[in-house]
Amino acid sequence: MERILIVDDDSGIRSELVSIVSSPGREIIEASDGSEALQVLESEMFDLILSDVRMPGMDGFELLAEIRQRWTNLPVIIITAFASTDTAVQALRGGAYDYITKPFSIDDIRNIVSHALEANRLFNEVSYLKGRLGERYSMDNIIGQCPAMQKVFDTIMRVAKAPCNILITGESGTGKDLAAQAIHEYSSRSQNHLVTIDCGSIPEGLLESELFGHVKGAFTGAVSEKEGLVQSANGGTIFLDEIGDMPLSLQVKLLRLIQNRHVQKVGSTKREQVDVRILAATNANLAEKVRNKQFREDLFYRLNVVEIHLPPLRSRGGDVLLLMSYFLKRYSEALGREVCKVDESVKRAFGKYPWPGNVRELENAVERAVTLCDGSLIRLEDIPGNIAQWQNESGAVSGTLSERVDHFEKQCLIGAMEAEEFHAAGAAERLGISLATLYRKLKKFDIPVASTGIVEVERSNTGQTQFTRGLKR
Ligand SMILES: Nc1ncnc2c1ncn2[C@@H]1O[C@H](COP(=O)(O)OP(=O)(O)OP(=O)(O)O)[C@@H](O)[C@H]1O
Repeated sequence: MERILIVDDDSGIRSELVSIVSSPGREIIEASDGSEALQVLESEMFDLILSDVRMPGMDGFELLAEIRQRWTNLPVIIITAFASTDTAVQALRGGAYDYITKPFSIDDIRNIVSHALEANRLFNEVSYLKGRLGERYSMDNIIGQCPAMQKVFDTIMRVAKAPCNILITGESGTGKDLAAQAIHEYSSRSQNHLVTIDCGSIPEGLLESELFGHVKGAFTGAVSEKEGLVQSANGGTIFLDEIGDMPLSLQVKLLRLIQNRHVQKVGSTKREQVDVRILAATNANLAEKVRNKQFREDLFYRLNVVEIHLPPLRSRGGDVLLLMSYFLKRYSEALGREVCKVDESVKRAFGKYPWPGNVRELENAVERAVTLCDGSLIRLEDIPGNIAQWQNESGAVSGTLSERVDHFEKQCLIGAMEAEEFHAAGAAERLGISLATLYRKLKKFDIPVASTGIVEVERSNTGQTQFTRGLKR
C-alpha cells in the first residue's frame, strides 16, 4: 500500500488532488497546513508528500526544510501558484523531488506522482538490498525520532569506527541487540564476524569453554579440541549480552583478554593472540553490582569506555506510534495481509500504555493484531486486553483539580522511578527536584525505593499500579 500525504489549506484543492492521485493500492491522507502535516508524519509513515507553498502558519518551504532534516529520503512535490522560476528553483534547491504549477494538468500530476513513487520504491529497494549485502542490519532498522534516540544514533555513528569498548545499557526490549549490530555494521570490522554470546543463558560451567575454547580431555566430555567464540570473532566484534550475569571467576579472564588481547583454552597453558572489539550489554544496574561486589570494578571501567543508553519506550513520546506504523507495514508484508489502518482507540491505547516490555512488547502486540484482525482495520479487540484498557486512562481520571493533579504527579514519579530502576537519586535528577522533595512525594504516594529491595511494577487492566518488593529479579 502506497501512502501519500496532501498538504494544502484550501480544502477544495485538497479534494481535487485526492481525486486525481487516488488509485487502488494507494491511501491518501490530508493535512491543512505544515504543522498538521508534521504531526501526522511523526506518527505515520508515508511514501510521498504533495504540499502547497502558501499556507498560513508553517508554509510549504518551511515544511520541506523540516522534512529534509528529519525524513531525509522522503520525496516532496511542491505545488506553486504561478509558473515562477524563482519559486521552482527554491523548491528544487530546498530538496523537493519536483514541482507542479497551478493551474495544474491532471496528466502532469499523475505522471510526476507515479515517477516520485517509483523513485522512492527503487530507493527503498536498493537500501534494503545494500543492507542485506553488507549483512542483515543497518541503522535503518532502528526506528526513532525522539531526541534521546537521535542522541543514540549520533553516538553510534561517532564511536562505531573508534576501537573502544562500549557498554550498551537499557531495559529489556529497548533495542540493545540492534544497537550492537549497528555499531558492528558501521565499524571497520564489518567484513568480519559479529559473535553474540548471551552470558545469562549459558550455564556457568560451560561459559568459559564456550568463550575461550578447550583442549581435548580438558574435562569429561571434551573429546576433541574446540575453538572458543572469542577466537571465531577474530578481526571482528564480540557482543557479550547480559554481561551482569557473568560469574566473577570469568570476569577475571575477560579482563585479561581486554588488557593483553590473548585467550587461553580451558586445559591449555598456551596463550593465543586475538584481535576483537568488545561490546557488552546489560539491563541490570552494573554500578550497583560493583558496589555490591558482584561485578569487578576494573572490568566495569574497561567495558564502560563509552556508554550508550537506550531509553525505555514509555519516555520516547511519538516514537510509539511511529514504531507501530513501522511494524504494521513490516508484518502486513510478511504475513501477506493488506492491513493499513489503525482505529483511533487503538492509537490512544498505544500512546498511553507504559510498555514495560518496551519495543519487543509493542512489536508482539502489532504482529498479533495483524494476524488476528479481520479486514484492513486494526480494532481494539485485536490488541491484548491489558493494552486496550488504556484507551480510556485519562477519561478514568475524574474528581477535583487537585485529585487530577495528584494522579498526574504520581504517574510522573512512577515513570521516573521505573526508568531509574527505583533509585531515588537518579529519579530526582531526572525530575529536576531535590532528593528530599522526592522522598516526601514518594512517601505521599506510597511508592517504594530500591533500597527496600528489588521493586517490580505490575499494572492491572484498569491502569492501577502495584509494587512488589523482592530480593531477586
Ligand atoms: N528502535 C527500534 N526500531 C525497530 N525495532 C526495534 C527497535 N528497538 C527494538 N526493536 C525490536 O524489538 C525487539 C527487541 O529488541 P532487542 O532484542 O534489540 O532488545 P534488547 O534490549 O537487546 O532486549 P534484551 O535485553 O531482552 O536482550 C527486536 O525484535 C528488535 O528488532
